Amino acid sequence: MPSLSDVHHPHHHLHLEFESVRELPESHAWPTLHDHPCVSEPVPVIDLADPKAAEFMARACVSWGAFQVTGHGVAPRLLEAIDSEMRRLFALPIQQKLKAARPPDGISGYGLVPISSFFAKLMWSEGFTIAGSPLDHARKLWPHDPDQFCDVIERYDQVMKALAGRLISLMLLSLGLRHEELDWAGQTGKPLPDLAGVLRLNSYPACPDPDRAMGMAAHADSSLLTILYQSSTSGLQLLRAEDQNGPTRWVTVPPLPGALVVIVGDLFHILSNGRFRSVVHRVVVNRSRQRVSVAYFSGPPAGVTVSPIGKLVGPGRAPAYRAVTWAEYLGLKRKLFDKALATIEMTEES
Ligand SMILES: C=C1C[C@]23C[C@@]1(O)CC[C@H]2[C@@]12CCC[C@@](C)(C(=O)O1)[C@H]2[C@@H]3C(=O)O
Ligand SMILES: O=C(O)CCC(=O)C(=O)O
Ligand SMILES: [Fe+2]
Repeated sequence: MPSLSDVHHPHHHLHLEFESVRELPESHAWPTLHDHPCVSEPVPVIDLADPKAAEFMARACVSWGAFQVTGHGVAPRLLEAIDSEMRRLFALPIQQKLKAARPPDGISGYGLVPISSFFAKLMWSEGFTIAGSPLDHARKLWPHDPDQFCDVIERYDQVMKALAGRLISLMLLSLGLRHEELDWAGQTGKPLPDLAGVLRLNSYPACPDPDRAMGMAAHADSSLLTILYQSSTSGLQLLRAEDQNGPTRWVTVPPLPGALVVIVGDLFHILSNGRFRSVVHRVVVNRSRQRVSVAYFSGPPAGVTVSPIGKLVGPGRAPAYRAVTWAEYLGLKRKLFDKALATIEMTEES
């Protein structure tokens, strides 16, 4: 009999005390894990110090929708610090973590990923989303010492915000745009506006039956781009469409010490009029090691709309997507999940 934590609180079967589960419960057994073969294939690795970085990024964003980045200047000590804060957080008793539970309609807090509601089975993971100050959460989790967690989160957030700005600029340059040509924010001639960001800490506990469990179901992110630190344990897979190299397949992104994974989100897909592809990805789990990851979702500031860049659409041609704000798009994603992008597509007539 699996030991479910709902014995102690009202959240029915949703939150497992994973470490004490010896056998995969039916609630967490997925029938669809082997829809496509899992292969290894060289995911592009780009050194930001390389003068050709922008050119390589464009190629990777068109063909993969993701790449790994090195030479980014993020201190290894900061990566170690957030890794260790994540482990400290997820090691807390479930009752403690639930004190900082994400409210049903909220963004921030502890719990399942929002897309869980679209699936009949539960995922083998837990997570913590932070939008804005981490202090209220940290006070609930560590009433006597909230500062250590907050300091690391705030430093990480700042560093990621700066890196996201650099990457987005380079990616726009790689599309042949100068900063002055940016009309996506409706502010032609102005520099990149202050970007918004959301952090999500993920934990995938060691799993007694990894072949039947799903760490995180296949999805695309709604951000402009996501910067992911996956530490040292593999599990992240990118969906690669059928091409001359093989059929539709899952490609594992191998952890590379010190590297960060950059994932193209739906808003960059929209911005680039589909040239850069938002990539579907998922996470598989393993039998022996807990895996932690931290995703930084970077998007336009509140209230700013994103729409296809005029220069990329070309004169006399219609843009493929209508303008949306991040908040509006997140709402669509929450309601429609993988159908969200299609609903803002523009047909020739419209
Ligand atoms: C800003 C956000 C993006 C996200 C929803 C969220 O509020 C925080 C979690 C993010 C995440 C991570 C896993 C997949 C995803 C689709 C989900 O359900 O939660 C993404 C959301 C997104 O990119 O739309
Ligand atoms: O844990 C990972 O490697 C990926 C997590 C992810 O896709 C997400 O948080 O959106
Ligand atoms: Fe993701």
